[in-house]
Amino acid sequence: MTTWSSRSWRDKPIQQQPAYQSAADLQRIEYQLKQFPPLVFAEEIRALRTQLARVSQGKGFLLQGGDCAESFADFNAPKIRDTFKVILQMAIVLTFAGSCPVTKVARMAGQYAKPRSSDLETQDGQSLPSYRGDIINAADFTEAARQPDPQRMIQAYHHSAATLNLLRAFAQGGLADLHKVHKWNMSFVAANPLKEQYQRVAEQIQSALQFMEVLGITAETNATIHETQLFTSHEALLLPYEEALTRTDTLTGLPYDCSAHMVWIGERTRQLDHAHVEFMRGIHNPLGIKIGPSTQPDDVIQLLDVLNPQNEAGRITLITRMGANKLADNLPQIVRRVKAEGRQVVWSSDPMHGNTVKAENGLKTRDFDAIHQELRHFFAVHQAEGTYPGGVHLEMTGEDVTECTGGAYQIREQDLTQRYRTQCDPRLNADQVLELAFLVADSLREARQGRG
Ligand SMILES: O=C[C@H](O)[C@H](O)COP(=O)(O)O
Ligand SMILES: C=C(OP(=O)(O)O)C(=O)O
Ligand SMILES: [Mn+2]
Repeated sequence: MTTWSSRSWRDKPIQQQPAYQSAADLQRIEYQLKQFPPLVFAEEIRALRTQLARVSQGKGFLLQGGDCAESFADFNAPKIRDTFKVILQMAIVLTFAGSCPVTKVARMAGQYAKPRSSDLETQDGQSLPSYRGDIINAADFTEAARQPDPQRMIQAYHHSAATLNLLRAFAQGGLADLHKVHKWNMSFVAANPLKEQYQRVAEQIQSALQFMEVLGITAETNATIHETQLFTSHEALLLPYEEALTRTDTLTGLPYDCSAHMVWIGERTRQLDHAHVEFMRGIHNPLGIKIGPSTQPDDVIQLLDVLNPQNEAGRITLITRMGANKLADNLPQIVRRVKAEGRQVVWSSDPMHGNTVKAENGLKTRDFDAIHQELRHFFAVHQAEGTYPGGVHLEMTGEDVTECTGGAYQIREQDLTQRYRTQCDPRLNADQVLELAFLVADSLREARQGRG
């Protein structure tokens, strides 16, 4: 294998990249980004790797979620706060159900680049380059908006920095205080048919806290009650940006992509001899790999050989996204092979990307039941194979959007236009996330029986 450097990907074929008009402008931006401070610190990245190693051994659970695509226009504190809160709410339900620590990884503070099925979008007979995420171009359907602009990388960096700053403040400043669990009930929870179930869990946590208080374990004496740790992640798609934020850690001398704690490689860009795999093999972050329905066991093993040659626990999370109707047929053979070879991975389920359908009005949507069904099959396959279902990966928001059909409120296709706000794929709204948390809680409890 050739020598790796943060730019060795440039010698390989590459998919899903914008064609910038000016190479000189691009270079100037890359140079600027290389001078900027890293967004995250290598020591935090290592902490996440350690937590994921524990998850791979069945001693924790990974919750990863957030927008399909973050947006520059829709960038404000309430939105960040509400998504943070809904991640925490789901994490509490899962912690309680699994009696295990839940590692929280947001698709936030950098989730700005999108791979697309088609290079062009056609509306009323006019074809323009597809929208590829705010770090690349703008979503408006005009020639100017769809022109890729490298300056957007600088904007993405600043938006990510501000988002991260607020997330850190929320995580450490008491918003995550378990004592305030009841205060997290935003209005939608009050109206939720599952409210009582949620409140029962909240009350049980409250009594556990009271008991601990009696023993002298309080938010003042124990930071874990008051604070939480939230890691960030995104798809490392736009490689000039990821390269520019890759830094050599002074403590270990190893390269880390300091644009996020965890980065993942998409279903469309994980060709073995292509640029994305080349870039990812050299950075020391924990990596996600999306695994679609046509993936063969050999494909997975070859990727693991390149991306985790030492078979280190915590390095790789395999994120299966096969579709509710395909997972039960396609996942077992992959799980068996990975298990037989003794490969260390976290198995996580993305029940979103294999279940996208077009509604009659043309909007992309996903049905809550299909999402739930893919998760059930995911837990069942791992139960049958004796492997550990270690995580879920969701596209979700704290906002009350109408993008996915179904759920307790039975959002119908004709309701989608009411609050359809996504920049790319349909997200679960806060109600649907919480409902799903309760629905998977039992499967998780079962999967964890007999584990430490
Ligand atoms: O988020 C994932 C992909 O970017 C998205 O599913 C692609 O959507 P498309 O099929 O509309 O291009
Ligand atoms: C692009 C995504 O997923 P996939 O690569 O699995 O299609 C995504 O997670 O937004
Ligand atoms: Mn998506």
